[in-house]
Amino acid sequence: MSRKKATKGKGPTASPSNGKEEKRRKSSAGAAIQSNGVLLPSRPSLSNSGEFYDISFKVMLVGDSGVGKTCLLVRFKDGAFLAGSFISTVGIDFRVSGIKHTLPGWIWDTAGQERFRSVTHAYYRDAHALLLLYDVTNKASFDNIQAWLTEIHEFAKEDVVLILLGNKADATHERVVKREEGEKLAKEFGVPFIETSAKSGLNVELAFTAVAKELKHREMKEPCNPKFQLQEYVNKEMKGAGCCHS
Ligand SMILES: Nc1nc2c(ncn2[C@@H]2O[C@H](COP(=O)(O)OP(=O)(O)OP(=O)(O)O)[C@@H](O)[C@H]2O)c(=O)[nH]1
Ligand SMILES: [Mg+2]
Repeated sequence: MSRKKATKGKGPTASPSNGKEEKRRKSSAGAAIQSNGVLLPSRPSLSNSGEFYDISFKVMLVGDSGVGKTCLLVRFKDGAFLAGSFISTVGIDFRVSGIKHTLPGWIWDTAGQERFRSVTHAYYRDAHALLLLYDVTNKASFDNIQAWLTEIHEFAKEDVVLILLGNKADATHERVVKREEGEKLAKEFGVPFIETSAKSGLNVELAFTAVAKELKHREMKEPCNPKFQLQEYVNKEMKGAGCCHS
């Protein structure tokens, strides 16, 4: 599962920002579909605690194939675990999070397979936040994190909100990457870190909430407010819940 270093390609016509002239049709989710099959979400507006928001964050899940990106998103959105045989995501997929007031915007699920990489690169540019996953039962997926970070550095916005997630923390017997190793790597790269499980639901809501809080904090642009510390927030919430270090 080793990954070659990304080459900066021209990118497909998949870029969400260059498809305006494309003929579009409506999908069932209310988004536009370009003639090349790429999905473009319309900008959502939703009310939250009586207030009106028109914030449309774009959040992406990235990481090697099989680390659990799709399952994590389904767990967050539907509160369920996608059991059964593994169906690898093709290209790019999106799911609206409008029902979740936690994160007003759109969450994009990407394919981890190398052959779809040029498609996902095209989407990095507009992402406000990235959830980068590895699988604690798969050493190669952990070893590839450095290459993913290089790729993110190359293709994403400089101020993109980033969190590293060690997924499948429920799989105690198959675990090959210790939590401490994840913490060490994250510290080395200055990225917040948390272990999750799409299967048990461990820290899934917390990971998305932490990202949403950071995004909202930035959106408000209140200079007198102290900077929101994502890692501190995550640590505090985990302590409060009396969990979750495996
Ligand atoms: N034990 C355990 N298994 C998980 C967890 N999350 C996902 N899986 C399993 O891992 C496999 C891959 O999950 P997916 O969510 O499809 O992986 P993905 O990252 O979306 O893969 P691509 O779409 O190919 O990039 C599936 O068989 C899931 O059932 C988890 O938290 N714990
Ligand atoms: Mg997938």
